[in-house]
Amino acid sequence: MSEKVSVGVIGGSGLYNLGNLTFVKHVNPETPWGFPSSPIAISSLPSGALVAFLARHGVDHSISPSAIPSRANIAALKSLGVRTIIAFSAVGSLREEIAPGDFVLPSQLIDRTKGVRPTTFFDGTGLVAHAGFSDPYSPRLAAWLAGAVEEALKDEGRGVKLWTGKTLVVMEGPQFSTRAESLMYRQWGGDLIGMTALPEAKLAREAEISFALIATSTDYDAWRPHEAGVTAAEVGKILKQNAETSRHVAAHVIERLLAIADTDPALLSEEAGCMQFGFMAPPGSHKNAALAYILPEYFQAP
Ligand SMILES: CSC[C@H]1O[C@H](OP(=O)(O)O)[C@H](O)[C@@H]1O
Ligand SMILES: Nc1ncnc2[nH]cnc12
Repeated sequence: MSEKVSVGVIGGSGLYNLGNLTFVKHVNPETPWGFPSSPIAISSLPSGALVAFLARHGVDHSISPSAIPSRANIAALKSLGVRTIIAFSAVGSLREEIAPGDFVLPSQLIDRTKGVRPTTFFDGTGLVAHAGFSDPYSPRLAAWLAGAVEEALKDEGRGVKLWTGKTLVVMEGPQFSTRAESLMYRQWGGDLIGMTALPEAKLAREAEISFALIATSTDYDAWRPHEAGVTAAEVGKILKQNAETSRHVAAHVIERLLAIADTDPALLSEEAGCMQFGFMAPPGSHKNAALAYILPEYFQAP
């Protein structure tokens, strides 16, 4: 592809395409961590700018949360030139006020995955790196998105509500939580629960890609007394409506983001340089093909 694509979208359950944009082509880069979950669809916005879309579970939803090739997904997007990713995820609500159908920009994560997902690009490279992750979502991008998503939801006119600054618990799955676990997550301060937000956000940070998550609520999980627990059937009912709103939000927000980036390019590359002091040995002396693929800013192939 001649023109670089600077913004990527990752779609979750229910969101398998950005069919509201003009499809240009598919690309399927093989990365040092294998192929991404699905070929990446490049589409153009009304302004002509290009966007890369990747379906996290595959376009036929064949990949379970524990088996998502997140390293390949992030690396493939970076190889296209992507500097900012806006990801979507279907989540359960742990709070009465966050109703199914609401949209949420989480600001914090609690990791309840079980260690079966590779969480770093540095494993097996002989180099140790520690990325800062106290704010898992790029703060400047997230603050800007709050206004932009609110505006997109108003423009859509369905009355979808937006929440910000919430805490998302990431569990292993694929089974949903027990009632006791759901109640415990509330006590921990969790507001939402999902299965895919990690390690995706950690890997984006290691790759110096700005990253924000738009969570779309589908159910109340299992904490409400006297209510039936969550089932896939219940979640499925609301996925289609959430996906339609997500497509509208993605198009609206990315068009605005790219327009602003013309005069304020830093908004797109907020994480550029964030790994600079994260390496426990000087990166310049370390030659590694995989690291040269994901972080050509610091590494060369042997
Ligand atoms: C179908 S409900 C459970 C499933 O949906 C969410 O996926 P994603 O985050 O990719 O939208 C959740 O994390 C589970 O993978
Ligand atoms: N209740 C729930 N628990 C975990 N992941 C989810 N994704 C959507 N609803 C969920």
